[in-house]
Amino acid sequence: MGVQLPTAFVKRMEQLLGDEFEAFMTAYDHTPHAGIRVNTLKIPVEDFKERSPFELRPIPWCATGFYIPHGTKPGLHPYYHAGLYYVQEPSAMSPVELLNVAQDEAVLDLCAAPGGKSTQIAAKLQGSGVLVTNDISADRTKALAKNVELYGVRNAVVLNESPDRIAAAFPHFFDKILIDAPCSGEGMFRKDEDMAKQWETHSVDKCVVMQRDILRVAASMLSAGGRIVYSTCTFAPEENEGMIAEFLGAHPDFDVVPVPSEAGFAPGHPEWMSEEVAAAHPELWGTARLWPHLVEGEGHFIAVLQHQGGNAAAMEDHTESGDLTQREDKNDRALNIDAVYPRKKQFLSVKEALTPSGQGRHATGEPKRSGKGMDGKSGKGKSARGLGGNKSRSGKENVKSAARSPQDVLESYHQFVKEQLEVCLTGYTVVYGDRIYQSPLASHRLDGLKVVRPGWFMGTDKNGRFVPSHPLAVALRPSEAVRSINLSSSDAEAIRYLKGETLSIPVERMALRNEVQPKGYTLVCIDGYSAGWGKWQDGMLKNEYPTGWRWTSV
Ligand SMILES: C[S@@+](CC[C@H](N)C(=O)[O-])C[C@H]1O[C@@H](n2cnc3c(N)ncnc32)[C@H](O)[C@@H]1O
Repeated sequence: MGVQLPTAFVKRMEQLLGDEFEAFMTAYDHTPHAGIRVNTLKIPVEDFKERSPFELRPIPWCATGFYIPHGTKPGLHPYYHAGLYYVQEPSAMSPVELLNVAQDEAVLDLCAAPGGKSTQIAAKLQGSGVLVTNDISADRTKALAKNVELYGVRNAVVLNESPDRIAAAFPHFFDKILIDAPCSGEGMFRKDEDMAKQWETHSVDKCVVMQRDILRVAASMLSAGGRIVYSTCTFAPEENEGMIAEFLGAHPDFDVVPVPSEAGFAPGHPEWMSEEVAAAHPELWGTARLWPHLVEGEGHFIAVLQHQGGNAAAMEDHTESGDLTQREDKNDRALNIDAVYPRKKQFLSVKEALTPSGQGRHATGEPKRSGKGMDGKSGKGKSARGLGGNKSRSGKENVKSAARSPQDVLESYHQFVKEQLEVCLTGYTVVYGDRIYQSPLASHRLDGLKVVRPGWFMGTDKNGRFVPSHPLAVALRPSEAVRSINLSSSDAEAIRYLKGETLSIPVERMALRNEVQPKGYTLVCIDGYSAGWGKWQDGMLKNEYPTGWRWTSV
């Protein structure tokens, strides 16, 4: 066995597993399984299968997930940089599959960094509805935001908040909530030896306190009839069946939806808590345990908690959400500007839909969900916490930009959209200092919260000129930009682009729409999938691939 397991952990597993213990221990003699999940925001699964650079074997519980051979380096392929797949541990793909996300829903991923499951939820939403993705760790939200951007997600709001503060802003708002809880990580010992070393510090008792709090708060954010999926990557019953038993005791309006066993998932073990718990909550047998000796994946626990719906307590705050429908109507008549913020932190949010070729903006651009309060009311001059204000990278005030009003900034953005894109933008345009976002939520929803990204980052106003962002490029389809150029993944050119080099590209290789001039911002694609911007002029493609994202291996 390669992994040094903590003695107390081994003892406990032996006690719990009895006859099965030996089989469980043999799993530690095997190498963990490697997996990728196809990003269907960018490519359909069937198309990816045809062009996959790796041998693929389906993961039984996730239609978009595949095992790849041991030793494969999926991070070292241009397709990784084009966001065509996410490298994910196979068992970790199961919770989102059980969340049953449907298009147009409002989904919260409460403990989301680095974002594996958020990108999976985003693929299920296919750009509709809203994904609020959060992590309490400021440092980890950087990776979360980057992954949301790399995978071309257009409808996500990234927060760095405590569950309590999100709950205050979003009472009974979400149709689906994922709690991929912080846990003692016992299920990952085989894959990540550090987890085994840190086991004492991430003690079960400490994790239970955090999990209890997160679950309690999550229930208050769920809409009537909604669903919570609670998952951990640990074996400790206190963090799994014990936590769900407590939750069900406090929330009789929730049922456990039994997890099907076909994929090799084993039932939960309420009797591991006590015979009393098992007798009080036999439904806990319907939770699932993924064992490394029974499935090709690491250890996980999943509980699917379905709200029964129509319950008066759950609906308590819904009357407030109902009011927002009326505010929406009022707001539609009031120019659709829902917040103008003080100059230092200029923040303007406009509800609109920009149609292809800039045929104007209309008041019809909100997501299809109605009466859920995604849209706006008049702002009160507050600003969202967390986003940088009108500052340059050095942190100094950007004086020239500060002199421009949000309306000016919007104008240069609209001009760019009109001239350079063929895309239908929905939701709210949010101007924050010199940065422009397209948000699925009206800004008042985010008042006072630490917002890492209020939506899809479109670009920056640089002294009256709109500079499109990298996240805008990677979320576009080639047909949505007036200029594009295709590089082949089998040619060194693609890697040279990803390394930041200037390329020589004859005009004949440019795909131009609407009789546009070849000079200007060009969407650079790899085998037809967007990877970033370049600026073409006189046969040269100036590289706009951002430094922090570049291909760094040789
Ligand atoms: C298991 S990891 C999440 C992995 C993630 N779901 C994914 O698929 O990439 C748990 C996360 O919970 C975060 N966390 C811990 N306590 C939290 C809390 N009270 N509220 C929100 N997030 C929390 C941690 O920072 C950590 O990133």
